[in-house]
Amino acid sequence: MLGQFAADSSASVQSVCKRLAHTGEAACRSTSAEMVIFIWKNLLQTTKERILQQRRMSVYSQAHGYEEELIKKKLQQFAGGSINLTKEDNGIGILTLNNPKSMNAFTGTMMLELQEKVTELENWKDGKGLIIYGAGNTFCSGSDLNVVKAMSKFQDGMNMCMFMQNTLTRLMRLPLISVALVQGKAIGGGAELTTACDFRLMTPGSEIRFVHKLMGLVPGWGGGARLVRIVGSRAALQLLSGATRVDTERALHLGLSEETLSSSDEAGALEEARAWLSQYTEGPVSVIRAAKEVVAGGRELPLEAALRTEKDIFGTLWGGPANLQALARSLKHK
Ligand SMILES: CC[C@@H](C(=O)O)C(=O)SCCNC(=O)CCNC(=O)[C@H](O)C(C)(C)COP(=O)(O)OP(=O)(O)OC[C@H]1O[C@@H](n2cnc3c(N)ncnc32)[C@H](O)[C@@H]1OP(=O)(O)O
Repeated sequence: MLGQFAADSSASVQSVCKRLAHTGEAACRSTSAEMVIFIWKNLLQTTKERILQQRRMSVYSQAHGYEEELIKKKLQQFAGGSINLTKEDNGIGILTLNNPKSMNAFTGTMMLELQEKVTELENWKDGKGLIIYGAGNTFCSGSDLNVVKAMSKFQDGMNMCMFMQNTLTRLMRLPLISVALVQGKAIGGGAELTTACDFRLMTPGSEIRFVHKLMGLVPGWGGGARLVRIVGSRAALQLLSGATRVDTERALHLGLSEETLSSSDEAGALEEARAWLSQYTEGPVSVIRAAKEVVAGGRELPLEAALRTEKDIFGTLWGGPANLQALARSLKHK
């Protein structure tokens, strides 16, 4: 996917130049310096549009037998709970999994609301960071088991799997630095959701557990593939085949968690998570978002495609407002 984007970028240069060559507009009568600026402005816009387009591309489409409208109608039948999003002036979004009576298990409508919130975050141009946490001092206990039982037909299960993989892949690719704040339990699909974030922070006594084996399953929301990339294949195989309870200490040891916070209560833990995240979101929004895009490319693409993507993202910043302001300041970083 993203590799195709990198290959296309050079095509975008030709398309920009072709467009310019044929235009009879002012650009052709202007000085060469203005012409260069006009070309680069076009190129930057084209690059940004391509990066945006690639980030939103789904893993599954009809070509894979995925029926989005069908699964959305089915999920609508299983109501309960909510997914709440607040977008703060400092560029930090707070996404709350809100179904505490069922340990924040995902009902059908919560899965639909998660997709809506990811789309809203994709369109949030001032966003720099995101914290996902669960209401009632616990993270998430995966799919609502009533939904699981009601969706036991093969095609329903596959459509739900592809729906959640599409949604969590887009979440993972957001140009925001994302943190899963794990309090209490992150179980099954809840454990998988933590792997779609760039970082995990845990509170004392909290636990991440891939229980799928105990249900005669393996992860279906993409958590298996992402876990391998986070902790490595050996540890991932142990956690899946052992349905292992991962406490804060083991999570730190595995690199699954960045830090064990000191607060156990919701407000305190959220404040600590904000403080932790703010050390990485300090600075111009364009630069923070670009840093995440470069890492996302490096994480997913073959080397040369990742290098081309990095070059394109670099090009959106070089000589831009943040770069020029920095150059106007002292560049000695003490
Ligand atoms: C691809 C993965 C995806 C899928 O296959 O679709 C899944 O995620 S499948 C679901 C995987 N999750 C689980 O199997 C977790 C099931 N729940 C538990 O193991 C425990 O509830 C807990 C999470 C370890 C917490 O235990 P405890 O602290 O003892 O609380 P309770 O068990 O009493 O739960 C309180 C309350 O919440 C309800 N609950 C909890 N989890 C779910 C759930 N996943 N779906 C629906 N309801 C859930 C539980 O039933 C209790 O409600 P009441 O019985 O009404 O009090």
